[in-house]
Amino acid sequence: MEILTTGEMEQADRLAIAGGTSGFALMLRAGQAVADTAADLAEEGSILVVAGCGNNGGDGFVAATELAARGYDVSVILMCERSSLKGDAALAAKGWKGPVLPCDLSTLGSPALIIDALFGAGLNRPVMGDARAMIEAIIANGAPVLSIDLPSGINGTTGAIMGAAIRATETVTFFRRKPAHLLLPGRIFCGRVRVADIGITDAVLHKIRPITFENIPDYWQSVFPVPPIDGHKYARGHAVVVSGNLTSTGAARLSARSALRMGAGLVSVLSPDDALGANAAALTAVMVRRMNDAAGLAEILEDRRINACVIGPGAGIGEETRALVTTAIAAKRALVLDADALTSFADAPGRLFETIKQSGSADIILTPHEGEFHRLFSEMIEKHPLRSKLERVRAAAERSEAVVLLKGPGTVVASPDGRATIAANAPPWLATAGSGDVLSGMIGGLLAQRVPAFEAACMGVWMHGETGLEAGPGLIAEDLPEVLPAVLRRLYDRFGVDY
Ligand SMILES: NC(=O)C1=CN([C@@H]2O[C@H](COP(=O)(O)OP(=O)(O)OC[C@H]3O[C@@H](n4cnc5c(N)ncnc54)[C@H](OP(=O)(O)O)[C@@H]3O)[C@@H](O)[C@H]2O)[C@@H](O)CC1
Ligand SMILES: [K+]
Repeated sequence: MEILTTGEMEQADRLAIAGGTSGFALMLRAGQAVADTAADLAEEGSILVVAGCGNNGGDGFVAATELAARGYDVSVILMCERSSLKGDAALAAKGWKGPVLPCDLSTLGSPALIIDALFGAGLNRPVMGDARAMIEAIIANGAPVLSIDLPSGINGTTGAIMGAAIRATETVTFFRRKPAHLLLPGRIFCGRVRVADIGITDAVLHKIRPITFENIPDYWQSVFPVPPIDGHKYARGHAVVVSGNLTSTGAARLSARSALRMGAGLVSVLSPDDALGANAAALTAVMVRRMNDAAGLAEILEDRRINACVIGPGAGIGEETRALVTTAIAAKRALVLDADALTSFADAPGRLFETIKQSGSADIILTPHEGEFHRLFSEMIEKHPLRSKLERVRAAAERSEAVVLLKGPGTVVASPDGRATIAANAPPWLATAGSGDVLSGMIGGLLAQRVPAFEAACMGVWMHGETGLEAGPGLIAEDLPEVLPAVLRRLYDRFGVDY
């Protein structure tokens, strides 16, 4: 599903209006959708609508009118003079026949539900003065809150808090989600998000051409790898994972096992001499091969059947790892660079980006967490310190000419061509030691099956989140590859794959 910035949403509104649906008709539908949700949230008791001076407030007036018509005890507080309302909001206020209370914090009372219609997409600066005091009073009131479009105080495009923000129980938005419904901290402030149809047709998207998407199976279903009935293991690719030395081999094994579970036909751990025994003793279906340095890796990669490579988990930081990375890039293998492979370039990230650029490879994925991201892209961050996570990752993909996946709650994946996805399915208990190693392996397993890099990264992130849900609280990283078959089975069922 597409995600629209507030600017793109405005364009959608304009296109719908140009197509013959009036702005007021859109507002009526929006207000109705809010009223429907309000009726679900407050079966009885009074409802207080707090309206701002723009169209978000207009939606609030429509909802108030509709709820009063359904027999609810509704009151409306307006943050400005009624006479200062304009356009559709003024029309909506005309439809409201009840009293309009002035902005007085002492009149909030004890409603069963507060409808937050203060600010939506039009919020363009930090909230101060009366509006801020009202937001704070709504928070202090403690009644459940239904926010219209966005919790007031949350920037729709970045998800940032603009001074102060309402924490909604539920948010009703229109046509498509906005980035703030998925990006933190916005996502937390939205509560449950409902997307209402207000009569804008999908045809407007052909003109808007959105480049941001929810990371959900519909987005990558068309490239989801299903082994053909007449296939063999080599057709499903051969992934290799570089192991660290004797004291840090577990990360590569976790990664390798995840790649195999994801469906790569073969997976090998490439191990230095000192760790061969440890790796061989701990692995069965995953193979082990000796590999001591970049020359050794180059030799192994002469085998064209090896088509995907994971470097980073437990690899060690320094020149040796840098040499392994440049060798793998030069060999033009689909590549996941994680953890130590990224930190090894912290002093000279330009060197990594230049190597990627020269290779012309489109199948390189960088999977940093926030710390590693800062190490690689500090120059860019310092230039634009206030960018949202979405904008930062998109800029990083453009700068590095690689797919960039920034881990954390609400993982963002961006492609150098501008496309980006935001995931919202990962549970908090997924943040545990070794979890990232599993993710890199899952993606490596998808690359081995020739899934294009951007989609492989998106798919890996979503499935990683699902394995976290499947394993549940208390999980450790070892559990994740073990529950991957259950996640895959559900996807097969969802996609209608015969098996
Ligand atoms: N377009 C459509 O057809 C449809 C739109 N719909 C609805 O309209 C909503 C967008 O409406 P909107 O553009 O009127 O802005 P809204 O969020 O009500 O803000 C009002 C004004 O507040 C001001 N302001 C900003 N920041 C401020 C601050 N910190 N402190 C104080 N003031 C501040 C700023 O005006 P300014 O002061 O900059 O002149 C801004 O214009 C959208 O979220 C959806 O609910 C639906 O009905 C479907 C059809
Ligand atoms: K709102």
